[in-house]
Amino acid sequence: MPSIDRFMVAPPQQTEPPVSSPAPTPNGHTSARTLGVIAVPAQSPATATPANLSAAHSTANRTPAWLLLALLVLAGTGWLLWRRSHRLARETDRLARQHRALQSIHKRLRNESEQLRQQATNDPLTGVLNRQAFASGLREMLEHLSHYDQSVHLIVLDLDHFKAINDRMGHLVGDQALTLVTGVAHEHLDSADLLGRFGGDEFLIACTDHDPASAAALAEAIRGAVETEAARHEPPLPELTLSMGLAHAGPDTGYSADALFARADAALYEAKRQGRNRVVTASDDPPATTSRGIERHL
Ligand SMILES: Nc1nc2c(ncn2[C@@H]2O[C@H](COP(=O)(O)OP(=O)(O)OP(=O)(O)O)[C@@H](O)[C@H]2O)c(=O)[nH]1
Repeated sequence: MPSIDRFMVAPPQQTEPPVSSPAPTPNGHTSARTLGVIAVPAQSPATATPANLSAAHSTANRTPAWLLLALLVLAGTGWLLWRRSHRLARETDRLARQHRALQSIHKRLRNESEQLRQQATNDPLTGVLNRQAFASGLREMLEHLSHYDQSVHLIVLDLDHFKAINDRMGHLVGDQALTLVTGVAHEHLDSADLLGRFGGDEFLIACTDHDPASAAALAEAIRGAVETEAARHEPPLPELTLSMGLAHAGPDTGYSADALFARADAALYEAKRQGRNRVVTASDDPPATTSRGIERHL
C-alpha cells in the first residue's frame, strides 16, 4: 500500500523572486547595476559572497552622493561669490572714476569762485583792492583796533602830473607806471596792511603798528623808492613822483573811516598845493571843508 506521503504535493523550491533577478551576462555574471551614481557589478547568486559584497559596498562609499552634492553647492556658491566680487570690483572702479571727476569739478569750481572773488574785490590792472573792498577792510580794521585803543594810519597817494605821462608816453606806459607804484608800495607793507585803488591814479594804504613818526617814515620810504624805481624803469619815467597825505585814527580822534579819509585827503591836497612829490601829515582836527571842492567818500 502506498503510503499517504506519496500523494502529498511537494512544497515548492525556495528561489529568488524572478522579477528581482537581473539578466545574466554572457560570462555568467549579472550585468552591472547602479548604486547611486556608481556602477556596482551585480552579484550572481553564485558570486555574491560576503567578500564581494563588502568590496562593492566600499567602492560605493568612496564618493557618496551627499559629498557630491556638497561639492556642487560649494562650486555654485563659489561662482556666485566670484560673480558678486567681480560686480563689486566694477562698481568700485566706477565710483573711483566718479570721485575723480567730482574732485576735478570741485577744483574747477573753487578756482572759478576764487577768480570771481578776485574780480569782485580787486582792481584788474594792479591787483590791489578796489575801493569798496578797501573801504570794507578799513572799517573792519578800525572796528577791531578800537577795542584795543590802537592807531590806524591812512595814506592817500596820487601820481603827480600823470596825465602828462600818459599824453607823452602813451597809456600803456601809463599803466606800467601805475603797477610800478603798487609794486613798490606792496614791498613796503606787512601782510595785515591794506593797499587799494581809490580810482584813476589815486591809491590808499591803511596800516597798523605805527606811531605817527614811523607812519610818516613809511610814506616817505615809498615815495623815495618810487622815484628810484621810476628812474630804473625801461623806458625811464623821470616825471613819475607821488604826493601823499597821511592821517591817523585813534582814541583821541575816534575811529570813523570817513573822517579819517577826509583828513588824509585834505593832507594830500596840501601836498599838491605845496608843490607835489612830498608827504604831508594831517592835523587831528577835521578839515574845515572838503579839500577839493567835491565830496569824496571811501
Ligand atoms: N594809463 C592809465 N591812465 C589812467 C588810468 N586811470 C586814470 N588815468 C589817467 O590818469 C590821469 C589823471 O589825471 P589828473 O587827475 O588830471 O591828475 P594829474 O595829471 O595826475 O595831475 P595832478 O594830480 O594834479 O598832479 C587822467 O589823464 C586819466 O586818464 C589808467 O588805468 N591807466
